Amino acid sequence: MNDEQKKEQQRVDLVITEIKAQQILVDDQLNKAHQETRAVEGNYTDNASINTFEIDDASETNAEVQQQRQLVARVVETENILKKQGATLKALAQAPYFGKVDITEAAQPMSLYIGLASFQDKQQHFLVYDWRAPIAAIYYNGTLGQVTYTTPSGARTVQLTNKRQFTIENGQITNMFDTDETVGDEMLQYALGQQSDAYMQNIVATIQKEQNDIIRDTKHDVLLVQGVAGSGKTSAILQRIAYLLYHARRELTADQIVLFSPNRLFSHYIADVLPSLGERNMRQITLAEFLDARLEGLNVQSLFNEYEINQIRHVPTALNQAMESVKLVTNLDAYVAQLAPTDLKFADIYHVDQVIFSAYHSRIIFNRLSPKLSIGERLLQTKNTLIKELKRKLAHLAESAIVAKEVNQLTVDEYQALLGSQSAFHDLARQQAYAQKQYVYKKYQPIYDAIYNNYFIDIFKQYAAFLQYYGTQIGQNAMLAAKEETFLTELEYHRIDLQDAVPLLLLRDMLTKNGQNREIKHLFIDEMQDYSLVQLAYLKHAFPNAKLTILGDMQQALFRTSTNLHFLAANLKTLFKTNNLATIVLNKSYRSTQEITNFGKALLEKGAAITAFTRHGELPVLLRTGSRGCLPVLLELLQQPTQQKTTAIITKTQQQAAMVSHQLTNAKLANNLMTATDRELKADLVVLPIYLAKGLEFDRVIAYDVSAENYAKPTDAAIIYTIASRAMHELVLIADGPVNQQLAQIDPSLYRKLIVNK
Ligand SMILES: Nc1ncnc2c1ncn2[C@@H]1O[C@H](COP(=O)(O)OP(=O)(O)OP(=O)(O)O)[C@@H](O)[C@H]1O
Repeated sequence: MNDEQKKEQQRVDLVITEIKAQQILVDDQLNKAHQETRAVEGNYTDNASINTFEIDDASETNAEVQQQRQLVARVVETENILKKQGATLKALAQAPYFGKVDITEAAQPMSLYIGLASFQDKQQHFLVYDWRAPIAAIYYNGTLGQVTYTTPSGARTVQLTNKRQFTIENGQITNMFDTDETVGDEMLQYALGQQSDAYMQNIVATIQKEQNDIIRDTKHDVLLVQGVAGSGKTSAILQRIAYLLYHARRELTADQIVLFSPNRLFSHYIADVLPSLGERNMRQITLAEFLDARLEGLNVQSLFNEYEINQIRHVPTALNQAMESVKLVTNLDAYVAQLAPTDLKFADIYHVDQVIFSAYHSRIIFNRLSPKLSIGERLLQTKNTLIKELKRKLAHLAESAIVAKEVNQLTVDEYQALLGSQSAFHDLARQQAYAQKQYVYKKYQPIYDAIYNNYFIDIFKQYAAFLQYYGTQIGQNAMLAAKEETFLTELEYHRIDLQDAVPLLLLRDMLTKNGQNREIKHLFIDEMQDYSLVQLAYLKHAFPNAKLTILGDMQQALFRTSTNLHFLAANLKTLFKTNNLATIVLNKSYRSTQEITNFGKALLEKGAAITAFTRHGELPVLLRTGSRGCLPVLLELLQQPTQQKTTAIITKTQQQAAMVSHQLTNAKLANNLMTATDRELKADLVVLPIYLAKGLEFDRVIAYDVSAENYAKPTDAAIIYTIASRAMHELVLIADGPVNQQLAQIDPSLYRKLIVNK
């Protein structure tokens, strides 16, 4: 250890001593807070379940319950804050910081240390600055010399005289070096050389400049990021969320941020990053889950299912284009604008088998409203009238003899459940009336929900009518008539194609001025290449107040033919009606070794821009089998010892994955087959189709059957590229017979080819 390192270690020791002293204080406060929470909770008689149908006067006036609730919420919050402080201190006690900048400002030199969170001593001196603090931007962006950083009160310029990086483990500096680079290679080498983990790690110590631009952008309404495989898009999303939460602590909470992720495995994989940065996770959802929730009762086709079907069925390109382009959105707008009231399709509202509100009745209400109002406004008023009518009907029904009889037949528990928190009535007649009212409300809640959700409009018929309109508008009557027929047939089986789900929802929302969540302030869409423009338009519509960060890689287009960034940016400006859109391109790939990245990029027609981070490993291996097929070769490979911790066998389809997994199990090789419903990678050897491996990474990847037969289409090379780019350290490809055409054409020096089982 040289003198400089000794000096730095002394400082680390000092800071850790301070941290430990504060840990003792926080632990003590936490103990006290915990006791208080338990005492308050003990007093709290839990009962106040609030009726969503109509908040009863009685429960509204129950001030005591409200007060108790607030008290519980307050003590729980105090405890949570202390827990969070405790967790932060624990992390800092292991590694208080990872970076240092020496700066001079107004002839005053100073050294600032950057870590996971800020830490101050008793005199309020900053011993560590949070990596998100304005001054920390220098660490990520600045090269030595004059540097400027942004603060809430404007730009400040200082002289950066030195930049130092540390690796600190268990309180000991294990590595330390000075650099003029933004964040130098050595630390990154170390970070990237690690074995893969079940959870993604945070990258705050080694954020690269261009990633930092994404993380710290607060200027734009839409940030569009095209980043090659492994360039840190997902990492950028997560550190950006942490950054935004830190900077808008008062206005923004994690619940106001939504991330659309590609699948459930991915959601689990990234679940630890924000907690490791001391922040709560944002909301996460897949497009399929989002659509399912909005089209209750229908089986919405998933993207995966669409992909699997497209492997065997030919869908006309013209239809795909018509259903996924901006044209569809503009035509939906035009359709709604020109709709005459007589074009509206109303529906009966049923309870069990009985029509409660007929389509005819709803139409009458609608027709009575002033034609000067827009259709959306008239539908809203129709809805309100129906709700009022329902309430009147129910009030009347609640007093009927038949309901009195039904309530009297309830068990004691059922009756008590109706009374809920209102069990202390002085007057029996009032109690009975209350119970009867609750009873009918509960029974007819589905009707209320149906009206609330606009089921008095037959949105399916309306959408079918739109398809006809659209066919005429784009001169494709026959094609759209065929589409309409498939749509109606699927509907009979309670199914809806993904291609129809989104325009149908858009139509519903446009007509009823509904379906918008105004609370969400930031929307993140990962794997943007998997979304059609119509779907992106719908998400923007669903979250009108959200700023958007849209990231992906056009080259990893599994589900649709890829577009280019400029085309996408131009269309998004039109669709989102904004010019405040910035595009950022990330061309450096960090995940894989240089050998794997160079091999992967050679598969792409437009791969030239991809640059590999310099971390070396073995050349990828292509195993060409003879007549025995891929499986015996795969088995032999898996039986050989390996240094890699995790191995993924990645196939093109779920069916292939199931077959491979089954055969491995027969051969007594423990493995885990992943399906779309799985949330967690459970073993070190997994078998999965490529679309479930999106966003994930493994130490070793085995691409199963990259033959010309299995990967026959010219666009299939993108699938092999996506598979290859999941590998961090080792890549093996197996092909039975001639290999995929693009693969056959790449420079043979980029991989080792072995012919086995001749
Ligand atoms: N600045 C960095 N420091 C350390 N590791 C990094 C950095 N940037 C990226 N990585 C690592 O590189 C890998 C790929 O990152 P990430 O998954 O965020 O990329 P991506 O662009 O979303 O990839 P893909 O599109 O292929 O799924 C991860 O292991 C991540 O931790």
